[in-house]
Amino acid sequence: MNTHSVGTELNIERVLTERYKQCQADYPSCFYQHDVQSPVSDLTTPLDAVKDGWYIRTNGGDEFLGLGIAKQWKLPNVSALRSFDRERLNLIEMGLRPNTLIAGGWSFSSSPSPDHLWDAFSFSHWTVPALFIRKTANGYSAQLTLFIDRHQSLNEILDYYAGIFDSVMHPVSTCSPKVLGSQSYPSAQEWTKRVDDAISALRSGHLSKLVLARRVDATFATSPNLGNILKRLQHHNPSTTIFAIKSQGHTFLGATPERLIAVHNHHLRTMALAGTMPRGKTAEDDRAQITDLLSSEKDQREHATVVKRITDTLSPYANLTMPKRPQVLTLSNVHHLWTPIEGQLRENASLLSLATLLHPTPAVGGEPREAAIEWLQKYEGLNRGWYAGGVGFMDLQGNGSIWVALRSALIRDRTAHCYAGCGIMQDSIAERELAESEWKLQAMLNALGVND
Ligand SMILES: C=C(O[C@H]1C=CC=C(C(=O)O)[C@@H]1O)C(=O)O
Repeated sequence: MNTHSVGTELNIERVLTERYKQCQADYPSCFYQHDVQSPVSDLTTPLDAVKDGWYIRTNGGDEFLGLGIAKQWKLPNVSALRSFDRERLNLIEMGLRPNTLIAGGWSFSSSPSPDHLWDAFSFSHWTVPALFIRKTANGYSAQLTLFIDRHQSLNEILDYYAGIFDSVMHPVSTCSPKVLGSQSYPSAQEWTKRVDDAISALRSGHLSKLVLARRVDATFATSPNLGNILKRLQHHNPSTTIFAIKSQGHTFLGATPERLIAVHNHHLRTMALAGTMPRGKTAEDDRAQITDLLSSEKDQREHATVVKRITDTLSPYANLTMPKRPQVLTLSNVHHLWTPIEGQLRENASLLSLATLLHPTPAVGGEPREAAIEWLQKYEGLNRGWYAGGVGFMDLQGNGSIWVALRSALIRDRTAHCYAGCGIMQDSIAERELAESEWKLQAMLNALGVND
């Protein structure tokens, strides 16, 4: 052991040591879980102090924090993701409690253009954290998870857990660094040209919808503080789900309004979200924007494409119910057309299997799906990484929630790479789509303090 010891007052070092010896003797590899008291009350602050971890605050207000890695699965493609899902139940036999949450996500595309930005993120990864903390209306609960195999020495394990406790107890500075500048990739002019190319492709071919994305990079004097950003995201976007996935010191985070799918006790919930107007400056103006959105033929078509694909995909598995007409979801910067969809699963389909069937919906890809993805790969000129992919968590019985990773940014060192995309239809107007991408980017840029 080095200078610090693992949660001394909680007797964790003794418990880990005993369990390590027992596991080493009995099994080639196994998990051990131990309930502890939460060492923190503010779950947004500890991520800054660790290299790997995750934080999710659902739009219902529950918060989940995972620090460090007990075990991580790095998956290179969709078929590996599906096999991982099938192996889930074996983890219970290896000692994990059935309600253990595994958090992770996956990239928008399985064959992205090469680009160093997303090096720390595999196509997909899923993590059981070393220390897990849950905060709900009922209070806090926390749990240590240890994965023991014959390759790791007890000292290595104890040092790792000591480091996690140490970093949680000593949060880093919460100052917001100065913004040095921001830059659009591609330039705004080049992006509108690409939107025009997409419009031409939609008018001349068999594609009916394409979602085109862009990136804006904001650079700071020092690394931005994750705790601050998460708090600001929550404050300005209370009805969204806030997420952060930190991998090897790089963090992908955002405030997404879009649920890809949730499954609880065979009941599924999903939504179509597509079609956008800006928030009005006055209450009257805001109502006018909602009226315009509901009566916009282009937005209704853009939205209907998403509803159709989701219902076509899920109908074989569930009896679906939804409102007859889209409703409006109002966020801090935009209004969206929104159709909540739910149903009872007929088949015993898991969260992840359904999520991989749905992804990418035409809210982030296009229609028809394969042709749209092919077009984007050729002409979008952007490695989206995990932007517009899936992020979320599941338990070992296949319950959980996955969100579409929108209104998001990748933070690497002193730069935040922020992403936004827009559904393009035959009758889209490029300048109007550029403005829409700006409204969507505001969720992240405001939280980063770029507009202060
Ligand atoms: C692709 C994004 O938004 C999707 C979700 C809601 C509305 C959308 C739209 O109106 O274009 C997009 O389909 C994004 O925020 O980057």
